[in-house]
Amino acid sequence: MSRIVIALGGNALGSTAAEQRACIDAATPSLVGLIAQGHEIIVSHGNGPQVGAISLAFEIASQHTDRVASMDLPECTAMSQGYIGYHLQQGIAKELRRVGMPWHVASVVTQVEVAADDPAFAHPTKPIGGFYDEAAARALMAGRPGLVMVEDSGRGWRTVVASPRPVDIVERDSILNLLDHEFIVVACGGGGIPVARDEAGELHGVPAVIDKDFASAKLAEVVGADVLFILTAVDRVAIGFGTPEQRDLERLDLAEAERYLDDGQFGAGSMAPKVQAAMEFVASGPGRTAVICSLENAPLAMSGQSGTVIHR
Ligand SMILES: Nc1ncnc2c1ncn2[C@@H]1O[C@H](COP(=O)(O)OP(=O)(O)O)[C@@H](O)[C@H]1O
Ligand SMILES: NC(=O)OP(=O)(O)O
Repeated sequence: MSRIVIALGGNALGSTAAEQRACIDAATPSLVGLIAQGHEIIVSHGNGPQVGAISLAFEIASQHTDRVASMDLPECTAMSQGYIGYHLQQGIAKELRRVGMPWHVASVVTQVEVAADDPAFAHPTKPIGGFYDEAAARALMAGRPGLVMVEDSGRGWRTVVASPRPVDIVERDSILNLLDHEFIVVACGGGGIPVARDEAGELHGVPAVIDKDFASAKLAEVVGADVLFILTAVDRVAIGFGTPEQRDLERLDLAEAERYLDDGQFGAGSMAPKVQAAMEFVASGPGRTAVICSLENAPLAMSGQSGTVIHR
């Protein structure tokens, strides 16, 4: 039996509540399939599209009525953890009941500590929200000083925000306690609510969105996981991605991964952080592996028939 942290991509969860339910219903047989194979799972998830939509909704509403104020990013991530966790709890419990297994599932509203002086605060890199064409993105940037938008892996232009590295998971004891009591835990949603400590040791939300792959690597380290699964929209990590020379990789050791990263083979803000997070987890202790694969092929990847395995 392995302890597995599974990170679900925010882009793989769709844009509307109905789409999200459908995506989760499609994913739960794979997740529960891993439990049926005897593994213990902890689920984390992204929130890129969702946190962008929540933030935009408050911003637009605040421009039309003084009954609604704009909402800061940590609060938007907290809201995204709530509604994505709610759908995951329902979806996973429904599938567990269907296959006749115990169905204790709980989401933990998770704060993730970052360094207040992380240099990432000065260089926004994390894409959030919807995709725009270049002309629309440039018009939006011209109308809103401070807004930064960049092209995201050939899929369109998106807003980017600061994305500091996770340092610690504030609710680590609650998560470990629930695991000890055989709960399936959903934690570190959207990379966690980003918080930093002041001189007095008090935590405060900071304007950022933490990359959920780095947060999931930290979560995997904290819970002593054997495997970190990063589930996204593609079956395997590729080199020459999107070109006629594309080659999908079955295995990748740390040295090769480093070389390909330096070579710019992995999309910045999309595949590159996944590979880096996988490398950090693998390097954090002996016997640890990471797998990057598609949601639907997760059980196949567990038996080595799909996905890219990152190893020492
Ligand atoms: N070298 C690469 N190999 C595979 N996919 C890549 C590569 N570079 C960029 N990508 C893109 O990265 C995407 C995964 O990143 P993203 O959509 O941000 O993840 P998430 O599923 O966490 O939301 C893939 O679906 C693919 O479009
Ligand atoms: N927070 C985060 O990394 O979300 P995505 O996986 O949706 O980009």
